[in-house]
Amino acid sequence: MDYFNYQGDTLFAEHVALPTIAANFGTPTYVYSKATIEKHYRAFADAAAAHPHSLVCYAVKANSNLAVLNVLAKLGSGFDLVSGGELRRVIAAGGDPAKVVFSGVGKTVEEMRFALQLGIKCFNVESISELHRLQEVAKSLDKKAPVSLRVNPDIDAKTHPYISTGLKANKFGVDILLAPDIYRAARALSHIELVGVDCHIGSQLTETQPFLEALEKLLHLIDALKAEGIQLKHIDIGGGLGVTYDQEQPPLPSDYISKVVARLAAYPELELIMEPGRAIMANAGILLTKVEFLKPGQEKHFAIVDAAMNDLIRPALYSAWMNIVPVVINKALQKQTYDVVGPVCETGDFLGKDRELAISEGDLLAVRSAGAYGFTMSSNYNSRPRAAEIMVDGERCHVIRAREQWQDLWQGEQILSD
Ligand SMILES: Cc1ncc(COP(=O)(O)O)c(C=O)c1O
Ligand SMILES: N[C@@H](CCCC[NH3+])C(=O)O
Repeated sequence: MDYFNYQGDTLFAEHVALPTIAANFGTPTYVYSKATIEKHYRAFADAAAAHPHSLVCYAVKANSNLAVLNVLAKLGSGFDLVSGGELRRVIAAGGDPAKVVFSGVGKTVEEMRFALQLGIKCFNVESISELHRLQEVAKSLDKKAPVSLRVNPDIDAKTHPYISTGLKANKFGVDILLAPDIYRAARALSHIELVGVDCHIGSQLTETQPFLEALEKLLHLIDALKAEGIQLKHIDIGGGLGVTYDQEQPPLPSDYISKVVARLAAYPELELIMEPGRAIMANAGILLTKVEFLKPGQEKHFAIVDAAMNDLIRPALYSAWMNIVPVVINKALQKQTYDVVGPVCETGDFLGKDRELAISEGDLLAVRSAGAYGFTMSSNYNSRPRAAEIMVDGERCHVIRAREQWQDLWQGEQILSD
C-alpha cells in the first residue's frame, strides 16, 4: 500500500534510509513518498475511468504542500478546497482552476469573486444564504456561477463524532429533504447555473455501506429533479474513505469506486466526482522524530520526543491512534511500555500511549500514516517552529518546505511604538 518499508533493520522511504534524512535535515520532519501519492491517486482515477466521465478532486485540506499539489496536478487531478488560501495554493502549484470544486459553509464575498474570476468548475453551495450571496457576486461580475448543492443525507458514517459530517446535527450541507425546493429557487436566479449535487458524509469511513446509502439518496434526488426539468451534469460523492492506522480494514479505493461506477451505469451522462483526501495522503507520509529523553516513573514510563501536539494534533484532538515504530530496530534492547509524549506544556500532548518499544535516548521514531491532516493541522503553539517537509522520489530527497526559523515565529508582530 505504501513505500515505507524496512530494509534489514532500517526503515526506508522508497530508496532513502530515514536516518539519512534525520542526519541531513534534522527532526521533527515530515517525510512523504511521491510514488505512494501517485499510486493512491491512480487507484481512484483508474477505478473511476470505467465510467464515461470522472474527475478526482483531491481534498487539499489533507495536505496542501505545493509539491504535493503539483504531483497530483501533473497526474490530471482536480482539487476540492475550502478557502481562498487553498485556491491560491492550487494555482501556485500549477493546478487547473477548471478542475476545482469549492466546498465550505462560510465562503466570503472575496473568495467567491476570486473563484469566479478564475473560472472554477463548481461551487459546492451549503446554504440558501450562500446561494443568494453567490448570485449577487456573480451578477456584479456579469458571470454565471456553476453550482452544486451540498446535501446532507442524514447518514451515520460510523466514525469519530468530530469528523462525521453527514448527520442532521452537523453544520454541513442542506437537509436533503429541502433540496428540491432550493434547486427550484436556484433555477430562478439569473446568475446561477445548476450543474451538480454533492455530499460528504464524514471522514475515516471503514465501510462502503454508508457511502452507497448516500449515493442512493443522491440518485433519487437527481431523478426527481430531472422529472421537473432540472438536469444535473455531475454527482460528487465527496471524500471520506478511511485508511489503516491500527486494525481497521477499510475497502480499497478500487473496490469502493467500482461499486459506485456499477451503480452509475444507468447514468452514463452524469460525471462522477470524488474528493478523497486522507486515502491519498495518510499513508504517503510519516513524521520522523527523535527520542530526547526516557523518563521512567512509578506508574508510567515516558519517551519524550522532539515532535509534539503542535506538529501532529490528531492524537490530542480525536484520541486518534497512530502507529509509532522505531526507525532502526535494535534487537539487543528490551521492550518497555511508554507513553510517547512531546515537550509541549499540555497533558494532552501525546503522540501515543502505552506503546511497547525497544528504544534508547537519541533513537529515531516514525509516526506512520501521518501524511494527511498532519502538517496542515500543525501550529506554532509553545513557540515551536513548524517541522520541515521532505518528499522522497526514488533515491532523491527534496526539501518541499524548509523548517521554520526562529524569526518566522514573530513574523508580522510589532512592539508598540512609544
Ligand atoms: C467537503 C469535503 N470533501 C472531502 C473531504 C476529504 O475527506 P477525507 O480526507 O476523509 O477523504 C473533506 C474532509 O473531510 C470534506 O469536508
Ligand atoms: N482533520 C481530520 C479529518 C477532518 C476532515 C475534514 N472534514 C483528521 O485528522 O482526521
